[in-house]
Amino acid sequence: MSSESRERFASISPAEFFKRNPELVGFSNPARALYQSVRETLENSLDATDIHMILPSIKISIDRVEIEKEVYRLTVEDNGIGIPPHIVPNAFGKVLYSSKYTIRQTRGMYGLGVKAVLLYSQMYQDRPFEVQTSPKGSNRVYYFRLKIDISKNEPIIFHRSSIENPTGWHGTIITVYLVGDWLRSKQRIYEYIKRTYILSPYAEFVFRDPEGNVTYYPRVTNKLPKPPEEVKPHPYGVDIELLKYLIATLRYQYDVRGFLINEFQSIGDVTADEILKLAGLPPNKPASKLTDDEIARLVEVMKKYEKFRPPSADALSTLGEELITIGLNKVFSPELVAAETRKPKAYQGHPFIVEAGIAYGGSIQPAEFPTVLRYANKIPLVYDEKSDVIWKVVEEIDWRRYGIEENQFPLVVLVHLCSTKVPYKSAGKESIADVEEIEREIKFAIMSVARQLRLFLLEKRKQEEEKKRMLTYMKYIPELARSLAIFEAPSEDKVDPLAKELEQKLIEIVSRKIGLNDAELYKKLKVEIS
Ligand SMILES: Nc1ncnc2c1ncn2[C@@H]1O[C@H](COP(=O)(O)OP(=O)(O)OP(=O)(O)O)[C@@H](O)[C@H]1O
Repeated sequence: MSSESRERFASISPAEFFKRNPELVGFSNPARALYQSVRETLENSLDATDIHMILPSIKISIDRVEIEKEVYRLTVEDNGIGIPPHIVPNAFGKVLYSSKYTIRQTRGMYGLGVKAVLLYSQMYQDRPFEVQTSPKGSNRVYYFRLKIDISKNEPIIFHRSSIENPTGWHGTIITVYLVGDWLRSKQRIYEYIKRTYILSPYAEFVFRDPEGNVTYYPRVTNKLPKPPEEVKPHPYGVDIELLKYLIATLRYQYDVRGFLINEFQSIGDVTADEILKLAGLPPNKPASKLTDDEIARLVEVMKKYEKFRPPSADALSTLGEELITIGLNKVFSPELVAAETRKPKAYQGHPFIVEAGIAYGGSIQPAEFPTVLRYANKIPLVYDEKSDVIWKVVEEIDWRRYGIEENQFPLVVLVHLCSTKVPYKSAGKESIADVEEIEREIKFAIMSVARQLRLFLLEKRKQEEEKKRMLTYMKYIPELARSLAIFEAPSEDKVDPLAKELEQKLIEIVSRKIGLNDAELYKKLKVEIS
């Protein structure tokens, strides 16, 4: 008997797969797990608010509940749209169950995040997960305690109840217990919240850490970004399986021509006819009757057809130059902020937009390399920096060409990629893969804001030169004032008061010219003269 025939085959559930491979979704150790849990829950809270035009108010708290095992209780509360009670068990207890498998830009996309938190939670401690939620407009608040049945990939409900909702509150509160490592994750968690705040200055956050420190991040503006719209697939993004799936789930029985026109963007009457002709398909054949071979031909033609309009950018939700500027100003109080939102582009049938921001000076610490703030679909990416395409582009920029002369300089570079499909390198969503079209746009966006930096630095240098020149003149003011006073004074005892008066006047003229206030001026003058 060969060794192959002795192999034992089995199938495992998606829950089991991710339980066995937690590192694939960012749960490789207790520190990373605590960080990842904050992240997944916070991102769900933001998705439940801003894309539904609700100004987010989010509270996060982490308490240490067991000393020996380092068990933490993480609670995240939002004022979002809430979750209908019949959805709650699957939303939290079934891996790969999501409301975000549509074509529109959301932070979540895999239907995995919060379940990965739950799987990790129940691997190392026994308390179930708690959800309290009230959907918008509901007069009840629902409460659940649950775990995941890992082998069946189903929720196990320990408790379910509801109470009246007299205040009309809506939103979700999630409480999860997990083994973590606060000291090792502290810095990243704070950094993550700060970076989230930079890109959502329309949100307010309260964060209480396990040491009892409370940080409040106030809302800076009431302006929300334009929400994403759900769109139909673009023909360049299809494959055979997707086409089969779309046909199998059709709500109307279309012929193949109607199917193309109604279920895809960028296909009108003329284009549909051309495609069908190229694929050799009769336009009135019912879509559900297409053979595998015909579907394959259709896909082939759709991929090669060159006249489609590019994918619609309606599905995207950029932040915009104004909000990026507000966020960077609030957190760094810099001397210069510049931002740019590029025009929509596409890769493999997926629309994307790159935005970039730059902040210089102020409270930014000088360093040999700029601080790079990477974002994808409004999510800050904190780990795996060096393997990200954004890092690669920033690294290739020669900052001296943009007026930076020092070895250490105070610069923050922010890049935000918005897409209906972010090419993450892993389900942990920490770094973006090198896609040529995206890389090029990132480069153009950074170059554009960097040009504004160059203009600013040029102007700044010019002004500094001017000031230096004026300060040199000031050295001579006391002497000049005295000479003029001797010349002008009616008697000798009037020389000193007149000299003082003239000195004052001359200083005023020069200070107006170089735009210094008095205190600053006298200080500089004294330094220069002595
Ligand atoms: N705070 C919340 N408010 C409203 N709905 C929520 C909240 N948290 C989770 N959900 C719902 O539960 C679903 C599953 O969430 P989960 O984190 O598992 O996946 P996801 O966000 O869809 O995708 P990803 O794995 O990429 O994060 C979401 O799609 C959403 O519909």
